[in-house]
Amino acid sequence: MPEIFLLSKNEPPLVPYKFPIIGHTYNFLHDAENLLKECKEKYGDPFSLYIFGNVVTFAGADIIPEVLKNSDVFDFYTGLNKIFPIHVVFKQFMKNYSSTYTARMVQEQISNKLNIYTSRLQKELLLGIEKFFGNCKEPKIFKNIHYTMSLIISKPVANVILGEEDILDFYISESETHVVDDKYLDNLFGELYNIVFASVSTTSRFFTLAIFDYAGRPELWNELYEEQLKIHNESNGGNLSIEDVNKMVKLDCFVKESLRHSADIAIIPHTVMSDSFTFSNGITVPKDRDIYLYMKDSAFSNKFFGETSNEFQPKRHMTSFSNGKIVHSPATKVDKSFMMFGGGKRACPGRFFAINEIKMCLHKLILRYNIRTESGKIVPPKIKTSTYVPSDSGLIFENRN
Ligand code: HEM
Repeated sequence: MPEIFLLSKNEPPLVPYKFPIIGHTYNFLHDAENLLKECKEKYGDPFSLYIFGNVVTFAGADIIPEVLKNSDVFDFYTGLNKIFPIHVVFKQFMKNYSSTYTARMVQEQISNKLNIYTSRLQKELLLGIEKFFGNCKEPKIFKNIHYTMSLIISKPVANVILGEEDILDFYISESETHVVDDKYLDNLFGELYNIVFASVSTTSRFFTLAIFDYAGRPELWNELYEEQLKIHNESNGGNLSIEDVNKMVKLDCFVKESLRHSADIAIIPHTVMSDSFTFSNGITVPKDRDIYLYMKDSAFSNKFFGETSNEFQPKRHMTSFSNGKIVHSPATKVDKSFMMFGGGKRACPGRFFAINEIKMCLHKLILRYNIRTESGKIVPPKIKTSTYVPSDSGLIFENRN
């Protein structure tokens, strides 16, 4: 049996450490990937580490679903605010901020209305592609792809929020006040800023990681191009409808596989709000404990993805039947094996919009350009503590014809 510290009866084992105060902080900051892997192997799921002056618990593949399912007990916002105190910014504007209201608004007014937005999104994406990549008759190397993608991705979001038939109208119509004063405008600004904040950084990061995944894997190019060409030819002069986007099954599986491979090592602490919580394996966590989700453990679990879990195989998300029918598990579907968008009642309500935007933009890029890495090899992302960010290396764009 490995040496362990037990904090109190039935608590997750606290992994031993050498230096008081520092605990596991140094190892976590410099090599979270191996630290968490070794701890999980030795101490099981969940286990606790002493980092940043606190005992924090790491939930792996078996425990994450229980955390996400019990969103009344495990609060994402309390945890998030501890590591990234964005509430300090929003508090100035929104006195009565309600996360459930924002989530409902995103679901009802954005994700459920994709058919209204598709054409506008597409127009903005095409303008962005033209502006930032343009004519690549000769191969062009683009550095700083992540920044460029943030600019391309943010314009359609701004359009949806501030354009015609928009979110701004919705807020104004829902408001109970008849007086447009500073308080009202501050609140409106806070709500809109909050959505832009939730949507742009996440979508642009995972979208850029997907472009790197595409550029480094030539074996996927033909099949993805053929699917995009077919859908383009069948569409109304290249003007995609939501039905056209839904037909992009191979692209959807590619995006899902890329998201799986981009799963952060550990992220999103959820804080225990009740007096304590006992998981189905009998392990108990106390009130105020931060539970980090060890996402990589789940995304690469052999239990869900078999022996090939480490391989990049978009087709794993498709099932072919003997009658020729193919069914795929969409990138927006959250379940035990795919929790990139969280899960349970508080699963990301913007995922339909995000996947739609990523697919449309990739569709346009694949049709127009050959995209490859400078080295011709797979370029892995960079590790930032326990998350992944796109590499700084360049990508080569060249017109297809
Ligand atoms: C690839 C892009 C995105 C990823 C990976 C992502 C991921 C997540 C995750 C992991 C959560 C926490 C879920 C939980 O605690 O169970 C979340 C929550 C949320 N996301 Fe996203 N998200 C993305 C894009 C977006 C977009 C485009 C929007 C808005 C248009 C959005 C709006 C929100 C909101 C409002 C919440 C809070 C939900 C609640 O409190 O119930 N997200 N997202």
